[in-house]
Amino acid sequence: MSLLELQNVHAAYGSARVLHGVSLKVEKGERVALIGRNGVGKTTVVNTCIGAARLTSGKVSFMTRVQKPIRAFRAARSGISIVPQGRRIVPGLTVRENLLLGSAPDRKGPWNLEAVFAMYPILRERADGLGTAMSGGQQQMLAIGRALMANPDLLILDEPSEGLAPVVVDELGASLVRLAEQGTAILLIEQNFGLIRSVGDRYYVMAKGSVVEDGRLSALTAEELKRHVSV
Ligand SMILES: Nc1ncnc2c1ncn2[C@@H]1O[C@H](COP(=O)(O)OP(=O)(O)OP(=O)(O)O)[C@@H](O)[C@H]1O
Repeated sequence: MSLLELQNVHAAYGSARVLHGVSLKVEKGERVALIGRNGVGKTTVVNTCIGAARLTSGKVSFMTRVQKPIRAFRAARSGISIVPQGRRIVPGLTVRENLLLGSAPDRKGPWNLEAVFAMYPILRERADGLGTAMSGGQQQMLAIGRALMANPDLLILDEPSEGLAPVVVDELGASLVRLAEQGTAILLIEQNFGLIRSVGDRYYVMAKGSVVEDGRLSALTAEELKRHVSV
């Protein structure tokens, strides 16, 4: 069953048309990378799903149900959690409070505060401190933990490696693979080819608002992958 499917999606911000016919899907338990150079429309794919960009034609379906784009909190209730670009840790709230913001009480599953603390022990240590006082890598763990609190079937991450040291990116990759092994599907928007390779299984390449290529990452050489993601 497809968790998320876009069929010939066209989308715009105001009168600026950005997506020109995007089709892609993520099935249960899959690890899919959405790649492409800066400004090709990767974030707009996510924004269209949650109504932050305007769907002008085509279809977006969650769990095979055709949807009007739904707001982020409704997406979480439907089983799709988003880790946004730039992490968006809420200022003035503690680590624990940021995590609790992500919970979706109607959704059952393994994730709760204790489970997130077990996966990322630093969040337990810093639970009563401000989320924004932590390092970039720790804030990324917080953003992922917050998304997991809704027990998603699909986790969408938008450039999670941005601003992180290479060793932290490696740890991030390992934690995403563990999540996928536990059954959470992943849609990873990324430019860091090491992270794409370690996490992704299938890929879609975007250029100028369209999907121009897709396949299995194992079939791409490192050179081909680099060409798709170079800025
Ligand atoms: N809120 C907005 N209003 C108008 N145009 C926008 C808006 N957000 C993005 N755009 C434009 O839409 C196009 C696609 O942007 P988008 O952020 O989806 O690309 P991206 O592939 O995610 O790139 P990046 O890796 O730089 O985030 C760009 O030309 C961008 O300038």
